[in-house]
Amino acid sequence: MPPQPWPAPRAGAPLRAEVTVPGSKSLTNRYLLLAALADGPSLVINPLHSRDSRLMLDALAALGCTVEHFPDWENSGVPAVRISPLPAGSGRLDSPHSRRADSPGFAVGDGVEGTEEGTGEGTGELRIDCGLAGTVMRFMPAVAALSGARVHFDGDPEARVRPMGAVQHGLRDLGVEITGPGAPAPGQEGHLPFTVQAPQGITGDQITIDASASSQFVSGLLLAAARMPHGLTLRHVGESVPSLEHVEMTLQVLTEVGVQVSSPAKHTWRVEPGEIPAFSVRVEPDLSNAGPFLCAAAVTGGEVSMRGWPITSTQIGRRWTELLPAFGAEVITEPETATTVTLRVRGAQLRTPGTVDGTAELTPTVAALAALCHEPTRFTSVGHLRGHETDRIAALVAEIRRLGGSAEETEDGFKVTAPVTHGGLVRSYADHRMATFGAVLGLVLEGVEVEDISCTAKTMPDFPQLWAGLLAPVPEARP
Ligand SMILES: O=C(O)C1=C[C@@H](OP(=O)(O)O)[C@@H](O)[C@H](O)C1
Ligand SMILES: C=C(OP(=O)(O)O)C(=O)O
Repeated sequence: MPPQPWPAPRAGAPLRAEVTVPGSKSLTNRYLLLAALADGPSLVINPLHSRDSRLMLDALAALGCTVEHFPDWENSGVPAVRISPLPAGSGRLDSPHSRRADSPGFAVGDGVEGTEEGTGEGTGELRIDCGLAGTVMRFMPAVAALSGARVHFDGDPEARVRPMGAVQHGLRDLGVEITGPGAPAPGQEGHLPFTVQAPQGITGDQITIDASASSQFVSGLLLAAARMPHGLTLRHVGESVPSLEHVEMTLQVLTEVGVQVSSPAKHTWRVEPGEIPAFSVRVEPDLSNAGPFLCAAAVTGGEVSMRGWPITSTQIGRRWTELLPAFGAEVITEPETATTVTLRVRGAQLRTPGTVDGTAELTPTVAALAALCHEPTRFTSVGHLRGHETDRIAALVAEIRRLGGSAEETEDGFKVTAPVTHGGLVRSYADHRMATFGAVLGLVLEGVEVEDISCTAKTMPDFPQLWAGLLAPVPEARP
Protein backbone atom coordinates (compact mmCIF):
# COMPACT_ATOMS: atom_id res chain seq x y z
CA MET A 1 0.00 0.00 0.00
CA PRO A 2 1.39 3.43 -0.87
CA PRO A 3 2.06 5.56 2.23
CA GLN A 4 -0.57 8.11 3.22
CA PRO A 5 0.17 11.62 1.97
CA TRP A 6 1.64 13.91 4.63
CA PRO A 7 -0.59 16.89 5.48
CA ALA A 8 1.88 19.78 5.31
CA PRO A 9 1.37 21.98 8.37
CA ARG A 10 0.09 25.47 7.59
CA ALA A 11 1.49 28.41 9.52
CA GLY A 12 -1.41 30.52 10.70
CA ALA A 13 0.97 33.32 11.70
CA PRO A 14 4.56 34.45 11.07
CA LEU A 15 6.86 31.67 12.31
CA ARG A 16 9.44 32.26 15.02
CA ALA A 17 11.90 29.45 15.54
CA GLU A 18 15.46 28.43 16.08
CA VAL A 19 16.58 25.43 14.06
CA THR A 20 19.43 22.97 14.17
CA VAL A 21 20.13 20.84 11.12
CA PRO A 22 22.30 17.72 10.96
CA GLY A 23 25.67 17.46 9.21
CA SER A 24 26.20 18.08 5.51
CA LYS A 25 25.55 15.13 3.22
CA SER A 26 28.22 16.17 0.74
CA LEU A 27 30.91 16.70 3.38
CA THR A 28 29.97 13.55 5.32
CA ASN A 29 30.23 11.25 2.32
CA ARG A 30 33.51 12.80 1.18
CA TYR A 31 35.09 12.41 4.62
CA LEU A 32 33.81 8.83 4.99
CA LEU A 33 35.27 7.87 1.63
CA LEU A 34 38.62 9.50 2.39
CA ALA A 35 38.71 7.80 5.80
CA ALA A 36 38.44 4.48 3.97
CA LEU A 37 41.55 5.37 1.95
CA ALA A 38 43.57 6.78 4.85
CA ASP A 39 46.53 5.11 6.51
CA GLY A 40 44.78 4.45 9.82
CA PRO A 41 41.44 4.88 11.59
CA SER A 42 39.85 8.31 11.13
CA LEU A 43 37.16 10.06 13.08
CA VAL A 44 34.26 11.96 11.54
CA ILE A 45 32.42 14.08 14.11
CA ASN A 46 28.86 15.29 13.50
CA PRO A 47 28.34 13.13 10.39
CA LEU A 48 24.95 13.11 8.76
CA HIS A 49 22.96 10.00 9.64
CA SER A 50 20.60 9.48 6.74
CA ARG A 51 19.92 7.04 3.94
CA ASP A 52 22.69 8.47 1.73
CA SER A 53 25.34 8.30 4.44
CA ARG A 54 24.11 4.85 5.51
CA LEU A 55 24.55 3.64 1.93
CA MET A 56 28.06 5.09 1.86
CA LEU A 57 28.96 3.34 5.11
CA ASP A 58 27.48 0.06 3.87
CA ALA A 59 29.47 0.38 0.65
CA LEU A 60 32.70 0.95 2.57
CA ALA A 61 31.89 -1.96 4.90
CA ALA A 62 31.24 -4.18 1.87
CA LEU A 63 34.77 -3.40 0.67
CA GLY A 64 36.26 -4.25 4.07
CA CYS A 65 36.22 -1.12 6.21
CA THR A 66 34.98 -1.30 9.76
CA VAL A 67 32.69 1.32 11.17
CA GLU A 68 32.19 2.27 14.81
CA HIS A 69 29.36 4.57 15.84
CA PHE A 70 29.42 6.94 18.81
CA PRO A 71 25.91 8.35 19.28
CA ASP A 72 27.06 11.09 21.69
CA TRP A 73 30.71 11.82 21.04
CA GLU A 74 32.46 12.76 24.28
CA ASN A 75 29.13 14.00 25.69
CA SER A 76 29.11 16.76 23.11
CA GLY A 77 25.55 16.04 22.01
CA VAL A 78 26.62 15.15 18.46
CA PRO A 79 27.41 11.73 16.99
CA ALA A 80 30.70 10.56 15.55
CA VAL A 81 31.83 7.65 13.45
CA ARG A 82 35.25 6.01 13.33
CA ILE A 83 36.28 4.30 10.11
CA SER A 84 39.09 1.79 9.94
CA PRO A 85 40.35 1.95 6.38
CA LEU A 86 40.22 -0.63 3.65
CA PRO A 87 42.35 -3.48 4.96
CA ALA A 88 45.83 -3.99 3.57
CA GLY A 89 45.69 -7.10 1.45
CA SER A 90 42.27 -6.25 0.06
CA GLY A 91 43.81 -5.66 -3.33
CA ARG A 92 45.59 -2.90 -5.13
CA LEU A 93 45.62 -0.62 -2.11
CA ASP A 94 48.80 -2.46 -1.05
CA SER A 95 50.80 -0.90 -3.74
CA PRO A 96 52.75 1.28 -4.15
CA HIS A 97 51.77 3.29 -1.06
CA SER A 98 51.89 0.53 1.52
CA ARG A 99 49.95 0.92 4.73
CA ARG A 100 51.76 2.16 7.82
CA ALA A 101 53.38 -0.66 9.78
CA ASP A 102 51.64 0.42 12.99
CA SER A 103 48.23 0.54 11.38
CA PRO A 104 45.85 -1.36 13.67
CA GLY A 105 44.09 -2.92 10.70
CA PHE A 106 40.53 -3.76 11.46
CA ALA A 107 39.91 -5.08 14.92
CA VAL A 108 36.29 -5.93 15.57
CA GLY A 109 34.83 -4.58 18.79
CA ASP A 110 31.61 -3.30 20.27
CA GLY A 111 29.52 -1.29 17.87
CA VAL A 112 31.79 -2.23 14.99
CA GLU A 113 30.05 -3.19 11.82
CA GLY A 114 31.23 -6.32 10.10
CA THR A 115 32.62 -6.75 6.67
CA GLU A 116 30.54 -9.69 5.50
CA GLU A 117 27.77 -7.60 3.95
CA GLY A 118 27.71 -7.04 0.29
CA THR A 119 29.13 -10.33 -0.93
CA GLY A 120 27.26 -11.72 -3.90
CA GLU A 121 26.48 -15.29 -2.89
CA GLY A 122 28.99 -17.74 -4.34
CA THR A 123 30.20 -15.33 -7.03
CA GLY A 124 33.11 -13.75 -5.22
CA GLU A 125 31.52 -10.51 -6.32
CA LEU A 126 30.87 -7.72 -3.83
CA ARG A 127 27.64 -5.77 -4.14
CA ILE A 128 27.10 -2.10 -3.51
CA ASP A 129 23.60 -0.71 -3.26
CA CYS A 130 23.67 2.95 -4.26
CA GLY A 131 20.02 3.58 -3.41
CA LEU A 132 19.39 6.95 -5.03
CA ALA A 133 22.62 8.51 -3.75
CA GLY A 134 24.64 10.30 -6.42
CA THR A 135 27.57 10.46 -4.03
CA VAL A 136 27.62 6.67 -3.72
CA MET A 137 27.05 5.79 -7.37
CA ARG A 138 29.56 8.38 -8.68
CA PHE A 139 32.16 8.27 -5.88
CA MET A 140 32.46 4.58 -5.04
CA PRO A 141 33.37 3.02 -8.43
CA ALA A 142 36.91 4.47 -8.26
CA VAL A 143 37.31 3.17 -4.70
CA ALA A 144 36.05 -0.22 -5.84
CA ALA A 145 38.63 -0.20 -8.62
CA LEU A 146 41.35 0.54 -6.08
CA SER A 147 40.21 -2.32 -3.86
CA GLY A 148 41.04 -4.86 -6.54
CA ALA A 149 37.74 -6.68 -5.88
CA ARG A 150 35.01 -7.39 -8.41
CA VAL A 151 32.22 -5.04 -7.36
CA HIS A 152 28.67 -4.86 -8.68
CA PHE A 153 26.82 -1.52 -8.43
CA ASP A 154 23.05 -1.10 -8.54
CA GLY A 155 20.43 1.11 -6.94
CA ASP A 156 16.81 2.22 -6.83
CA PRO A 157 14.76 2.15 -10.06
CA GLU A 158 15.05 5.99 -10.15
CA ALA A 159 18.84 5.68 -9.85
CA ARG A 160 19.08 3.47 -12.92
CA VAL A 161 18.34 6.43 -15.19
CA ARG A 162 20.89 8.80 -13.66
CA PRO A 163 23.91 9.41 -15.92
CA MET A 164 27.06 7.45 -15.07
CA GLY A 165 28.99 7.43 -18.35
CA ALA A 166 31.72 9.94 -17.50
CA VAL A 167 32.86 7.92 -14.47
CA GLN A 168 32.65 4.64 -16.39
CA HIS A 169 34.59 5.95 -19.42
CA GLY A 170 37.09 7.70 -17.15
CA LEU A 171 37.81 4.51 -15.23
CA ARG A 172 38.10 2.49 -18.42
CA ASP A 173 40.73 4.94 -19.61
CA LEU A 174 42.61 4.16 -16.39
CA GLY A 175 42.63 0.43 -17.19
CA VAL A 176 39.53 -0.57 -15.21
CA GLU A 177 37.03 -3.09 -16.59
CA ILE A 178 33.43 -1.87 -16.57
CA THR A 179 30.89 -4.52 -17.56
CA GLY A 180 27.20 -5.34 -17.17
CA PRO A 181 23.90 -4.04 -18.52
CA GLY A 182 24.59 -0.36 -17.72
CA ALA A 183 28.17 -0.33 -19.03
CA PRO A 184 28.32 2.11 -21.94
CA ALA A 185 29.46 1.53 -25.51
CA PRO A 186 32.25 3.93 -26.54
CA GLY A 187 30.93 7.49 -26.67
CA GLN A 188 27.57 6.52 -25.14
CA GLU A 189 25.94 7.35 -21.80
CA GLY A 190 26.08 4.64 -19.14
CA HIS A 191 23.94 3.75 -16.14
CA LEU A 192 23.50 1.42 -13.21
CA PRO A 193 23.78 -1.56 -12.92
CA PHE A 194 27.38 -2.36 -13.79
CA THR A 195 30.42 -4.17 -12.43
CA VAL A 196 33.87 -2.72 -11.75
CA GLN A 197 37.09 -4.65 -11.61
CA ALA A 198 40.71 -3.68 -12.09
CA PRO A 199 42.66 -6.95 -12.31
CA GLN A 200 45.85 -5.10 -13.27
CA GLY A 201 45.19 -2.19 -10.95
CA ILE A 202 44.94 1.37 -12.17
CA THR A 203 47.34 1.71 -15.05
CA GLY A 204 46.83 5.27 -16.34
CA ASP A 205 47.01 8.71 -14.81
CA GLN A 206 45.53 11.06 -17.42
CA ILE A 207 41.88 11.21 -18.40
CA THR A 208 39.54 13.52 -20.23
CA ILE A 209 35.85 13.30 -19.40
CA ASP A 210 32.67 15.24 -20.14
CA ALA A 211 31.33 16.24 -16.73
CA SER A 212 28.60 18.55 -18.02
CA ALA A 213 25.89 16.22 -16.62
CA SER A 214 27.22 16.26 -13.05
CA SER A 215 30.07 17.70 -11.01
CA GLN A 216 30.07 14.38 -9.14
CA PHE A 217 31.95 12.78 -12.04
CA VAL A 218 34.91 15.05 -11.35
CA SER A 219 34.65 14.71 -7.57
CA GLY A 220 34.30 10.92 -7.67
CA LEU A 221 37.48 10.45 -9.65
CA LEU A 222 39.54 13.05 -7.80
CA LEU A 223 38.57 11.82 -4.32
CA ALA A 224 40.19 8.41 -4.86
CA ALA A 225 43.08 9.66 -6.98
CA ALA A 226 45.76 10.03 -4.30
CA ARG A 227 45.73 6.25 -3.93
CA MET A 228 46.16 5.65 -7.65
CA PRO A 229 49.76 4.63 -8.39
CA HIS A 230 50.57 7.81 -10.33
CA GLY A 231 47.85 10.11 -9.07
CA LEU A 232 45.51 11.61 -11.64
CA THR A 233 45.25 14.48 -14.07
CA LEU A 234 41.61 14.96 -15.02
CA ARG A 235 40.48 17.30 -17.77
CA HIS A 236 36.88 18.19 -18.46
CA VAL A 237 35.73 18.83 -22.04
CA GLY A 238 32.23 19.76 -23.10
CA GLU A 239 29.81 22.30 -21.76
CA SER A 240 30.54 23.79 -18.37
CA VAL A 241 30.72 21.66 -15.23
CA PRO A 242 27.56 22.26 -13.18
CA SER A 243 27.55 22.75 -9.40
CA LEU A 244 31.21 23.85 -9.45
CA GLU A 245 30.89 24.61 -5.73
CA HIS A 246 30.94 20.86 -5.20
CA VAL A 247 34.22 20.48 -7.07
CA GLU A 248 35.58 23.31 -4.94
CA MET A 249 34.42 21.32 -1.89
CA THR A 250 36.24 18.23 -3.15
CA LEU A 251 39.49 20.15 -3.62
CA GLN A 252 39.15 21.77 -0.21
CA VAL A 253 38.42 18.48 1.56
CA LEU A 254 41.32 16.76 -0.18
CA THR A 255 43.65 19.58 0.85
CA GLU A 256 42.31 19.46 4.40
CA VAL A 257 43.25 15.78 4.77
CA GLY A 258 46.70 16.35 3.33
CA VAL A 259 46.30 15.41 -0.33
CA GLN A 260 48.12 17.60 -2.85
CA VAL A 261 45.76 18.99 -5.46
CA SER A 262 46.12 21.68 -8.07
CA SER A 263 44.32 23.08 -11.07
CA PRO A 264 47.00 23.58 -13.72
CA ALA A 265 44.46 24.96 -16.23
CA LYS A 266 40.79 25.81 -16.42
CA HIS A 267 38.71 22.64 -16.00
CA THR A 268 41.83 20.56 -15.36
CA TRP A 269 42.73 19.14 -11.97
CA ARG A 270 45.76 17.23 -10.75
CA VAL A 271 45.93 15.00 -7.65
CA GLU A 272 49.40 13.82 -6.58
CA PRO A 273 49.82 10.20 -5.46
CA GLY A 274 50.52 9.49 -1.81
CA GLU A 275 49.34 8.28 1.56
CA ILE A 276 46.37 9.97 3.16
CA PRO A 277 47.20 10.48 6.84
CA ALA A 278 44.44 9.35 9.23
CA PHE A 279 42.41 12.38 10.27
CA SER A 280 39.78 13.74 12.61
CA VAL A 281 37.24 16.23 11.27
CA ARG A 282 34.00 17.88 12.26
CA VAL A 283 31.25 18.11 9.65
CA GLU A 284 29.53 21.47 9.10
CA PRO A 285 25.72 21.58 9.31
CA ASP A 286 23.99 20.93 5.99
CA LEU A 287 23.35 24.39 4.57
CA SER A 288 21.29 23.01 1.68
CA ASN A 289 18.98 21.24 4.12
CA ALA A 290 18.80 24.44 6.18
CA GLY A 291 17.17 26.05 3.14
CA PRO A 292 13.53 25.02 3.63
CA PHE A 293 13.69 26.11 7.30
CA LEU A 294 15.16 29.52 6.43
CA CYS A 295 12.62 29.91 3.63
CA ALA A 296 9.88 29.29 6.21
CA ALA A 297 10.73 32.72 7.66
CA ALA A 298 10.71 34.29 4.20
CA VAL A 299 7.30 32.93 3.17
CA THR A 300 5.49 33.53 6.47
CA GLY A 301 7.04 36.92 7.26
CA GLY A 302 8.49 35.41 10.44
CA GLU A 303 11.96 34.96 11.87
CA VAL A 304 14.05 31.79 11.84
CA SER A 305 17.55 31.62 13.25
CA MET A 306 20.24 29.03 13.06
CA ARG A 307 23.33 28.85 15.24
CA GLY A 308 26.61 27.43 13.99
CA TRP A 309 26.43 28.89 10.48
CA PRO A 310 29.98 28.58 9.10
CA ILE A 311 31.60 31.95 8.27
CA THR A 312 33.30 30.33 5.29
CA SER A 313 32.08 27.17 3.62
CA THR A 314 32.40 25.37 0.31
CA GLN A 315 28.78 24.21 0.56
CA ILE A 316 26.49 25.63 -2.11
CA GLY A 317 24.02 26.37 0.70
CA ARG A 318 26.23 29.33 1.67
CA ARG A 319 24.35 31.05 -1.11
CA TRP A 320 21.24 31.40 1.07
CA THR A 321 22.78 34.58 2.46
CA GLU A 322 22.41 36.21 -0.97
CA LEU A 323 19.42 34.26 -2.30
CA LEU A 324 17.10 35.08 0.60
CA PRO A 325 17.74 38.85 0.41
CA ALA A 326 17.25 38.60 -3.37
CA PHE A 327 13.73 37.34 -2.57
CA GLY A 328 13.09 40.19 -0.14
CA ALA A 329 14.05 38.64 3.20
CA GLU A 330 16.49 40.21 5.61
CA VAL A 331 19.53 38.14 6.62
CA ILE A 332 21.36 39.15 9.76
CA THR A 333 24.51 37.51 11.08
CA GLU A 334 25.53 37.76 14.70
CA PRO A 335 29.04 36.90 15.92
CA GLU A 336 29.25 33.53 17.66
CA THR A 337 32.65 31.80 17.52
CA ALA A 338 35.83 32.33 15.49
CA THR A 339 34.40 30.13 12.72
CA THR A 340 30.62 30.46 13.04
CA VAL A 341 27.86 33.05 13.27
CA THR A 342 24.20 32.90 14.19
CA LEU A 343 22.15 33.44 11.06
CA ARG A 344 18.80 35.16 11.46
CA VAL A 345 16.34 35.35 8.57
CA ARG A 346 13.47 37.84 8.79
CA GLY A 347 10.73 37.58 6.25
CA ALA A 348 9.24 40.65 4.60
CA GLN A 349 7.31 41.16 1.35
CA LEU A 350 8.40 38.38 -1.03
CA ARG A 351 9.76 39.64 -4.35
CA THR A 352 11.66 37.92 -7.11
CA PRO A 353 15.09 38.92 -8.39
CA GLY A 354 13.82 37.95 -11.87
CA THR A 355 16.60 35.50 -12.67
CA VAL A 356 18.36 32.95 -10.51
CA ASP A 357 21.43 31.28 -11.93
CA GLY A 358 23.16 27.96 -11.16
CA THR A 359 21.31 27.14 -7.95
CA ALA A 360 21.91 23.38 -8.46
CA GLU A 361 20.57 21.33 -5.54
CA LEU A 362 19.03 24.44 -3.93
CA THR A 363 16.72 24.87 -6.92
CA PRO A 364 13.56 23.09 -5.67
CA THR A 365 13.64 25.15 -2.48
CA VAL A 366 14.25 28.41 -4.34
CA ALA A 367 11.43 27.39 -6.69
CA ALA A 368 9.05 27.34 -3.71
CA LEU A 369 9.89 31.03 -3.12
CA ALA A 370 9.51 31.82 -6.82
CA ALA A 371 6.15 30.03 -6.90
CA LEU A 372 4.82 32.51 -4.33
CA CYS A 373 6.03 35.65 -6.15
CA HIS A 374 3.72 37.67 -8.37
CA GLU A 375 6.40 38.48 -10.94
CA PRO A 376 8.12 35.82 -13.09
CA THR A 377 11.36 34.09 -12.12
CA ARG A 378 13.69 32.46 -14.61
CA PHE A 379 16.01 29.65 -13.44
CA THR A 380 19.12 29.37 -15.63
CA SER A 381 22.11 26.96 -15.82
CA VAL A 382 20.22 24.16 -14.09
CA GLY A 383 19.50 21.90 -17.08
CA HIS A 384 21.50 19.08 -15.45
CA LEU A 385 18.78 18.80 -12.79
CA ARG A 386 17.05 16.57 -15.34
CA GLY A 387 19.50 13.87 -14.13
CA HIS A 388 18.99 14.39 -10.39
CA GLU A 389 16.84 12.17 -8.13
CA THR A 390 14.12 12.79 -10.68
CA ASP A 391 13.88 15.12 -13.67
CA ARG A 392 13.52 18.10 -11.34
CA ILE A 393 12.79 20.55 -14.15
CA ALA A 394 9.76 18.55 -15.31
CA ALA A 395 8.73 17.80 -11.72
CA LEU A 396 8.83 21.43 -10.58
CA VAL A 397 6.93 22.65 -13.63
CA ALA A 398 4.28 19.95 -13.16
CA GLU A 399 3.81 20.56 -9.43
CA ILE A 400 3.66 24.36 -9.75
CA ARG A 401 0.98 23.94 -12.41
CA ARG A 402 -0.89 21.42 -10.26
CA LEU A 403 -1.17 24.07 -7.53
CA GLY A 404 -2.63 26.61 -9.93
CA GLY A 405 0.60 28.41 -10.92
CA SER A 406 2.17 28.71 -14.36
CA ALA A 407 5.63 27.44 -15.24
CA GLU A 408 7.42 26.16 -18.29
CA GLU A 409 10.63 24.36 -19.15
CA THR A 410 13.48 26.12 -20.93
CA GLU A 411 16.59 24.59 -22.42
CA ASP A 412 18.79 25.22 -19.40
CA GLY A 413 16.10 25.35 -16.73
CA PHE A 414 12.56 26.68 -16.36
CA LYS A 415 10.57 29.79 -15.61
CA VAL A 416 7.78 30.39 -13.16
CA THR A 417 5.38 32.87 -14.71
CA ALA A 418 2.41 32.98 -12.32
CA PRO A 419 2.15 32.09 -8.62
CA VAL A 420 0.49 29.04 -7.14
CA THR A 421 -3.08 29.68 -5.99
CA HIS A 422 -4.32 26.66 -4.03
CA GLY A 423 -3.27 23.55 -2.14
CA GLY A 424 -3.50 19.95 -3.28
CA LEU A 425 -1.35 16.85 -3.49
CA VAL A 426 2.32 17.57 -4.24
CA ARG A 427 4.03 14.60 -5.81
CA SER A 428 7.52 13.91 -4.49
CA TYR A 429 8.90 11.62 -7.24
CA ALA A 430 11.04 9.85 -4.55
CA ASP A 431 12.94 13.16 -4.38
CA HIS A 432 13.60 14.61 -0.91
CA ARG A 433 13.88 18.15 -2.27
CA MET A 434 10.53 17.92 -4.09
CA ALA A 435 8.99 16.82 -0.78
CA THR A 436 10.46 19.81 1.07
CA PHE A 437 9.38 22.10 -1.78
CA GLY A 438 5.83 20.95 -0.97
CA ALA A 439 6.39 21.53 2.75
CA VAL A 440 7.45 25.17 2.19
CA LEU A 441 4.39 25.88 0.03
CA GLY A 442 2.19 24.11 2.57
CA LEU A 443 3.09 26.76 5.14
CA VAL A 444 1.06 29.31 3.22
CA LEU A 445 -1.38 27.36 1.03
CA GLU A 446 -4.35 25.65 2.63
CA GLY A 447 -4.56 21.90 2.07
CA VAL A 448 -1.12 20.93 0.73
CA GLU A 449 -0.38 17.25 1.12
CA VAL A 450 2.98 15.74 0.21
CA GLU A 451 3.16 12.29 -1.29
CA ASP A 452 5.68 9.99 0.45
CA ILE A 453 7.32 12.37 2.92
CA SER A 454 9.55 9.43 3.96
CA CYS A 455 11.77 10.14 0.93
CA THR A 456 13.25 13.02 2.97
CA ALA A 457 15.20 10.28 4.80
CA LYS A 458 17.68 10.48 1.92
CA THR A 459 19.35 13.39 3.67
CA MET A 460 17.16 14.22 6.69
CA PRO A 461 15.36 11.29 8.35
CA ASP A 462 13.81 13.54 11.02
CA PHE A 463 12.41 16.07 8.58
CA PRO A 464 8.73 15.73 9.64
CA GLN A 465 9.65 16.13 13.33
CA LEU A 466 12.01 19.05 12.70
CA TRP A 467 9.37 20.72 10.55
CA ALA A 468 6.77 20.25 13.28
CA GLY A 469 9.26 21.84 15.71
CA LEU A 470 9.40 24.88 13.45
CA LEU A 471 5.70 25.41 14.05
CA ALA A 472 5.74 24.70 17.78
CA PRO A 473 5.05 27.83 19.82
CA VAL A 474 8.18 29.45 21.24
CA PRO A 475 7.86 29.63 25.05
CA GLU A 476 7.48 33.22 26.25
CA ALA A 477 10.66 34.58 27.83
CA ARG A 478 10.20 35.19 31.56
CA PRO A 479 10.66 38.79 32.72
O1 LIG B 1 29.24 16.26 -4.87
C1 LIG B 1 28.20 16.37 -4.24
O2 LIG B 1 28.13 16.12 -3.02
C2 LIG B 1 27.00 16.86 -4.93
C3 LIG B 1 27.12 17.46 -6.14
C4 LIG B 1 25.97 18.03 -6.86
O3 LIG B 1 25.66 17.15 -7.94
P1 LIG B 1 25.44 17.66 -9.45
O4 LIG B 1 26.70 18.24 -9.94
O5 LIG B 1 25.02 16.43 -10.17
O6 LIG B 1 24.36 18.70 -9.35
C5 LIG B 1 24.75 18.18 -5.97
O7 LIG B 1 23.62 18.52 -6.70
C6 LIG B 1 24.52 16.93 -5.16
O8 LIG B 1 23.39 17.07 -4.34
C7 LIG B 1 25.70 16.68 -4.25
C1 LIG C 1 21.17 16.02 -6.27
C2 LIG C 1 21.13 15.58 -5.02
O1 LIG C 1 21.62 14.41 -4.55
P1 LIG C 1 22.66 13.34 -5.11
O2 LIG C 1 23.82 13.39 -4.17
O3 LIG C 1 21.93 12.05 -5.05
O4 LIG C 1 23.02 13.75 -6.51
C3 LIG C 1 20.50 16.39 -3.94
O5 LIG C 1 20.67 16.03 -2.75
O6 LIG C 1 19.82 17.39 -4.24
